[in-house]
Amino acid sequence: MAYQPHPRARVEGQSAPLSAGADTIAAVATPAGRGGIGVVRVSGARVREIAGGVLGALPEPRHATLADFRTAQGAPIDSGIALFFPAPRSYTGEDVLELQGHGGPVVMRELLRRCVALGARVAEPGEFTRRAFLNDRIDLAQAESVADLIDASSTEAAASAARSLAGEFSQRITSLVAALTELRMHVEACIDFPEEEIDPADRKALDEKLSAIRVAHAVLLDAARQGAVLREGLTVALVGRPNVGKSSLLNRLAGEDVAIVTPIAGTTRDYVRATIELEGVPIHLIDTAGLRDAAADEVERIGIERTWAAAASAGAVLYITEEGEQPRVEDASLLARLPAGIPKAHVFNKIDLSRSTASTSAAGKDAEIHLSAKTGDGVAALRSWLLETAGWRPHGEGLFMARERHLVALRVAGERLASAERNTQAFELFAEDLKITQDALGQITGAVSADDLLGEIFSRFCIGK
Ligand SMILES: Nc1nc2c(c(=O)[nH]1)N(C=O)[C@@H](CNc1ccc(C(=O)N[C@@H](CCC(=O)O)C(=O)O)cc1)CN2
Ligand SMILES: Nc1nc2c(ncn2[C@@H]2O[C@H](COP(=O)(O)OP(=O)(O)OP(=O)(O)O)[C@@H](O)[C@H]2O)c(=O)[nH]1
Ligand SMILES: [K+]
Repeated sequence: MAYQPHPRARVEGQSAPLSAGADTIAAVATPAGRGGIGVVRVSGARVREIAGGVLGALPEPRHATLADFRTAQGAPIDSGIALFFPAPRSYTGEDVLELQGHGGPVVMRELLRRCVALGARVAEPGEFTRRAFLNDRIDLAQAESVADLIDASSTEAAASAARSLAGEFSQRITSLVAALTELRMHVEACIDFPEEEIDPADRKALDEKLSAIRVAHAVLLDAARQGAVLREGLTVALVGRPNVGKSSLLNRLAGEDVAIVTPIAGTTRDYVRATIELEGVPIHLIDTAGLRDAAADEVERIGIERTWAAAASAGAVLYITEEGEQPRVEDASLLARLPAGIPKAHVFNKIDLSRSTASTSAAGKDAEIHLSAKTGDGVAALRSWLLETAGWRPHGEGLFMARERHLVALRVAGERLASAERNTQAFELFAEDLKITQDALGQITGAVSADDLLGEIFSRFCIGK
């Protein structure tokens, strides 16, 4: 999928964004460690000099060129492919050089050092993409989707990030902003006239434009909300004593009998966390069974605290018992520590043992589900409950990988559009509502953006991106 660069509309009265800076930046763009190929990427004004130094000559623009990469003394570091993208036709919009070498950590380190010695500095996380944004190659929503694409944990999540990256989300925002501009002009033209002098046809046109905008906004918010579900998923606290069949159930849910439970790296007590995927929606499971015992040492205590914090902020609880079994006191005390009002499914597992039939009953957000992890009977109901609780709905194409930031902006826009509808008789207020709606939407694409927001967004990228 190709990028469609979005020229950002500059908002009047806003200071021009920071220039990308004269610094030349360099970083290893490929993951750390050994790999078939490794890439050092360089961007900025000194790229031509650096190419001359490392390669002896500037490669033909945008042409994969086999070349020796050499030290200052002329000793070979590697023999690789060099790619030169002259500004502005590059990822960052600046001169870019790629040194695609053999993917060993020493080769990469030496190449990076060589570039630094020739005048580059090591790039900060996200700095290449930040420059692509500042140089108008992509807008802010596209820049964010680059990170979301890299971090995507399912095919569906990757597809919606790719759609945002291709500019579909931004285009929809941009056309909403354009429709708002048109409506604003219309409203501003009416401001100087008393209400009774407004042509009824004009009045009707205004109302129709506003309701078309509200419909388009609602459709977009819905697609964005669904995209956010793919990104965020649902965190589920599991409550249930050992041997009730948690592992069996998780394997069933994920649709495979093999061990699909993948621990999330980086937590002290990895065994209490796992993520499965339903319809592309990540379901993060926290097994509270590990929370019962008094912690032995400091490390374990930290692990347990973290697990509690995660469990306490879970979006749902699965309380698993065996069919016919009496509720356990230990379970009740765990359940009591989870926030009240959190959607809860009581799963009665192993119905095959008592020859019961699968059944489900729901009360509001809660449900009781009788099933067998062993036979799979009734498991579909649990899967549906989890997906519904996550906010997922069956859909076709057309989701966008939206972030919480985007949803907040879209909600503000929605509130202002509702207010505009109440103010259609008061043109000044009406116009003001439309302006605030536009500004909220502009924050999504970065047409309206603050430096600290940019810092926050780009600092979360991986190095070299
Ligand atoms: N080797 C390599 N692979 C890569 C990247 C890269 O930088 N280098 N990318 C980096 O993340 C992604 C591809 N993204 C890119 C986006 C735009 C341009 C670019 O040169 N754009 C110009 C020209 C467009 C054209 O000729 O159609 C432009 O927008 O003006 C390059 C890479 C993924 N794969
Ligand atoms: N008959 C029957 N046996 C089941 C069912 N679900 C799980 N089991 C059995 O119950 C035992 C425990 O299952 P696990 O999935 O390991 O239980 P667990 O809750 O993960 O256990 P811990 O990991 O120790 O917490 C195993 O022997 C399973 O085969 C079921 O639906 N029916
Ligand atoms: K087990």
